[in-house]
Amino acid sequence: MKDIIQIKNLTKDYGSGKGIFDINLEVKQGEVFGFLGPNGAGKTTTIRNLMGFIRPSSGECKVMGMDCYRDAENIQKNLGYLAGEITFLDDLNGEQMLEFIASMKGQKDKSRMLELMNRFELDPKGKIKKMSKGMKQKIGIICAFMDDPDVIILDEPTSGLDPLMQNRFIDLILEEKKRGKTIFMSSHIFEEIERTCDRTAIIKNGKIVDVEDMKSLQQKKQKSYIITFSDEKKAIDFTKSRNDVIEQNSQKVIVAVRGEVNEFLNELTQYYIKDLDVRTQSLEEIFLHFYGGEN
Ligand SMILES: Nc1ncnc2c1ncn2[C@@H]1O[C@H](COP(=O)(O)OP(=O)(O)OP(=O)(O)O)[C@@H](O)[C@H]1O
Repeated sequence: MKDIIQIKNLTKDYGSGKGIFDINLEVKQGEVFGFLGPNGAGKTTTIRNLMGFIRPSSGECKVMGMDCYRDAENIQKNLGYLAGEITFLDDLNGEQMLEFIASMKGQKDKSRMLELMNRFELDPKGKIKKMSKGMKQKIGIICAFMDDPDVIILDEPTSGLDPLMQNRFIDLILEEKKRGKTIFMSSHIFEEIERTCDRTAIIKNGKIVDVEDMKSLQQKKQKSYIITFSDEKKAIDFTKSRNDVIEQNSQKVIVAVRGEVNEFLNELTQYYIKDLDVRTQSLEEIFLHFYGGEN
């Protein structure tokens, strides 16, 4: 698969250590690529470079072979884009706003716009300035997808959406992925990244600190078993016999089994077990260490 997005040694230096530094990433055709990182890490700056809104200090980025800064006009016309902080013409109502964006993009067929309005249950009649954050976000999402672009760049797409609408958004991404669209999206929501993305990069202090393939990450995820024994003594006996117990509290023991699970299950058969529960490590647990302290 060819690279649709190419970011090469991209640097935008705002001074005082702020900005993004020497970013290298490629996003393949048909890939959904997640971009995670703490506040101020450089997600929006990277995305604004990709959209050609700002000029890199050095390095370059390309989308579909077009240089994002030199071909900014074409980039902005052809890509679906949702800004992190959406600015609207406040005096228009939702419908007028969508019509305005459609006319700017030269879009005549409104069927997809209407389908998306339905999907996100948007009542577009009210004035934008009176709309809630979630309603404005829905308009932003509709604008990004309504002319059926092949490449879509989204900056925190579900911020302000309620859980039902977040799920509708995830379904939309999965459908678009099936249709072969290439999607790059920043997020703070691990669940939406986990459910939609093929690969994910973590940015911290302006630098990429990790890129993970989500399928192989899934296989690497640690499983812990929560066992409730009949009494505390049995729980202590079991804990003493092993070196992979994370926690023992009264009758409860949490074990992080590494490798073969058979030996662990065999040992369990020697005890009377009141309850056994399995917990798979979440993406949040895997990535959270990137969010605190210095890395
Ligand atoms: N125009 C600018 N001038 C100076 N500094 C800037 C400018 N834009 C962004 N920055 C700084 O660059 C850093 C990266 O900001 P950016 O908005 O890209 O982060 P982010 O990862 O999108 O954060 P958030 O998750 O909070 O949206 C921050 O320290 C920010 O203060």
